[in-house]
Amino acid sequence: MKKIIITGGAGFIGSHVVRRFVKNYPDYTIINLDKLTYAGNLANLKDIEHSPNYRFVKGDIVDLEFINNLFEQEQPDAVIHLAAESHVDRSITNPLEFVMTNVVGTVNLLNAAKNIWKGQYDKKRFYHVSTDEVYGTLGDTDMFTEQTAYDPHSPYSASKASSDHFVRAYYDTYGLGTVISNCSNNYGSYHFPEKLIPLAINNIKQGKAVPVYGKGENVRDWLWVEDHARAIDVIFHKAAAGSTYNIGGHNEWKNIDLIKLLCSILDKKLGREAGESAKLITYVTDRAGHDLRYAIDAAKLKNELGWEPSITFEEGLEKTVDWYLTNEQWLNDVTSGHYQDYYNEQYTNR
Ligand SMILES: Cc1cn([C@H]2C[C@H](O)[C@@H](COP(=O)(O)OP(=O)(O)O[C@H]3O[C@H](CO)[C@@H](O)[C@H](O)[C@H]3O)O2)c(=O)[nH]c1=O
Repeated sequence: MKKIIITGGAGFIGSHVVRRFVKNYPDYTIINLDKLTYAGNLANLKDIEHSPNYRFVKGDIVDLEFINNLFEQEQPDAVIHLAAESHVDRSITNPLEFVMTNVVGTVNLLNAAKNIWKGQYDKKRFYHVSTDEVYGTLGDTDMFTEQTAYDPHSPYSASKASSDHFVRAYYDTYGLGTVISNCSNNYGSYHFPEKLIPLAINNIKQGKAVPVYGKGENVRDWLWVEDHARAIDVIFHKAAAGSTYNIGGHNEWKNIDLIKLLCSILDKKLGREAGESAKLITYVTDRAGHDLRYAIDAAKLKNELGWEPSITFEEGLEKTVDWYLTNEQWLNDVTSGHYQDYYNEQYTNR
């Protein structure tokens, strides 16, 4: 019997992790702790919201007193920490918000866990979900391994790198049972349409310009979000304390090629003439400090814990496009802010 606090469970990746744990582990109690920012919304979890092993708590990980009280009261056995500000472009305009949530919020959680788990750190688990962006950028052929030195470039990746360092410091200094995973770009259902894939699908569908930063030559390694959730499940249950795993799709795409592929898929699905959607591609000013290429070597995860991606990119992208086309109301509600207002009225901070 385990009680797990999952932070950021109303977000994109978080909601997939919450769903997986609620469904696969009926003996666990899953507490979803989320602030419900613009990117987190409980409609992502409608299908499991009445499950007997699931509870939602609205709250901000930056609020020290609230977090300490919550941990004292709930006495969780484990934390899976996904709450984060995650959009690189927003971090460029508002770095401090990223420092607060991603760094201060993480340290608050580590401290709260350290306080209630005294004397039993080896039996408890603090799982920190992080990003491959901490490693910086790659040339044409190399890949990120768990040994790659940290070299973050954006305020977002700098804040995630900092939080990773704090998590390791709590293992090295106090022996807290920490684990970290660094994952590549995710795609799939419930992805807020500020990120490349859902934004492109939404804009193509609506006949709006699809912005391509710079020349579109930047490369990202895409992973289906449900495969990421499965990797988190495996690592949570099997990894040794103090360990780190990289997670990736072995699936590199230049942004421009990916956008062209989405245009052609949507041409077919929307009954448009071949090439019509591609006319929406619009080159815009590049992102400042834009990392050229990310690619993950996930051999350690495969060899030690037996995880591999379960579906091809073609299958995953097809499923994803279909999901956005059939969940138009969700798209409208997240982009208009309707869900944010609705759910924030239902819940108040405890
Ligand atoms: C939103 C947008 C993005 N881009 C480019 C920038 C990037 O090279 C690529 C993907 O952009 P984004 O979807 O913002 O994702 P990226 O910056 O790679 O970061 C994502 O992937 C990271 C993992 O690598 C996560 O840690 C981040 O939280 C997540 O946001 O597409 C465009 O060309 N046009 C766009 O409109």
